[in-house]
Amino acid sequence: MLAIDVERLQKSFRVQKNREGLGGALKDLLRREYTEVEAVKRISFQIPQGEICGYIGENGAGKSTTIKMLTGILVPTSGKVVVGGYVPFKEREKFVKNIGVVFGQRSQLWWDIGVIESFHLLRKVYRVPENDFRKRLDELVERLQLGELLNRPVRKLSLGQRMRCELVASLLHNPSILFLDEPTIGLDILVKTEIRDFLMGLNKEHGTTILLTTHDLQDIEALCSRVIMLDDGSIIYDGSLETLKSNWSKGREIQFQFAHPVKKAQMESWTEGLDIQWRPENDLTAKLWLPHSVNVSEALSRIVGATEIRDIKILETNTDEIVREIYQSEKVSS
Ligand SMILES: Nc1ncnc2c1ncn2[C@@H]1O[C@H](COP(=O)(O)OP(=O)(O)OP(=O)(O)O)[C@@H](O)[C@H]1O
Repeated sequence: MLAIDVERLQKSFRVQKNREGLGGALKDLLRREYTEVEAVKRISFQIPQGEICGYIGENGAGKSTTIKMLTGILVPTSGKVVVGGYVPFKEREKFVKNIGVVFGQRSQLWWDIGVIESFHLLRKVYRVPENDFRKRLDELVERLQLGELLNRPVRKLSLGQRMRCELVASLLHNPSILFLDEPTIGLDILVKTEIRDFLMGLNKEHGTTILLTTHDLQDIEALCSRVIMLDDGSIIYDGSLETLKSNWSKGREIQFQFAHPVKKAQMESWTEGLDIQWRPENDLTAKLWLPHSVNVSEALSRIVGATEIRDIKILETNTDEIVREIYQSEKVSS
C-alpha cells in the first residue's frame, strides 16, 4: 500500500511586489502589484508503507512547502496528494489520526505546563483511548528515557530533551506515517545518535513510514534507503543513496598501513603512469586517491606486489561533498 502518493503536485504563492523609494511605496498603497512564486513545480513521487525516505534540497528548494501540503497545512494549487489514503487538506480530522509531525524548530508542546500534561492534552485532541495511551506512553518513555523529565515544564528542558519529548508527542496516537522536519537540528552527536536509533527501531518494529527533511546528511545516511532531492521546486533525483554516491563520486580513497617505512617517491614509483595521488600521513600510513578512470585491481596488485601491507581500508565516500557538488551543478540523473 502507498503511504504517500503525489502526482504533478504544484504550489504557487502570490507575493506582493514592493516598489522602491517613497514614490514606490505610495504607488504600492494605491495599486498593489503581485508576482507568482512557484515553490513546488508539478512533482510526482510515491512512497510505500514502511519506507524511510529522505527529502533534501538547499534553502528555498521547496521542501517545507511540500511537507505543508502533505500534512494538510497548505492547499495545493494543483495536482494530486494522498497520504495514508486521505487527501490531507480535505479530510483533516480522519487524516491527522494517521500522521505524526515533528518540526525541529517549532514545538507542539505547551511551554509552561509539565510535559505529561501536554501529552494528556494531546491524547484528548487525538481521542486516544486511555488504555492505549498508557501502553504507548510507557513504551515511548522507556525507549527515549524520559522518566524524570515528564513533570518538568517544557521551557526548562534542554533542546535534546525537548526533541525527545516532541517525538513522543507525535507518536502517542500511533500514527503510521511520520513527518520529520530537521529533527536533529542543533543537537549534540550523542542525542542525534539516540534519536536516529529510536527512529530506526520504530520503523522496524511498527513499520512506520518516515519522510525526513534535513540538512544533516548523516541523518540520511543513518536512516534512509531512498532519497528525493529537490532543486528550485523540481525533483532532480529520486533513488538510493548508494546510486547517488556511485554516480556522483569522482573516485575512492584507500588507506594503506605498510609493514615497513616508505617514502612518498617510492609510493609514486609503484603506481607510475596511473592517474593516482598519494597522500602519506606518516612513514607507515598513506592515503591513495583513485579516480573512477583508474583500474582499482591493477593499482592494488602493483602496490601489494611492491611492499608488505599490514592493513587496507576503503574509506567511505563523503556524502556531504557529493551533495554539495550536485547542488552547485544543479543537474543529476537518477
Ligand atoms: N507563504 C509564502 N509566501 C510566499 N512565498 C513563499 C511562502 N512560503 C514559501 N515561499 C517561497 O517558496 C520557495 C520554497 O520555500 P520553502 O520554504 O518550501 O523551501 P525549503 O526548501 O523548505 O527551504 P529551507 O531549507 O530554507 O526551509 C521559496 O522561494 C520561498 O521564498
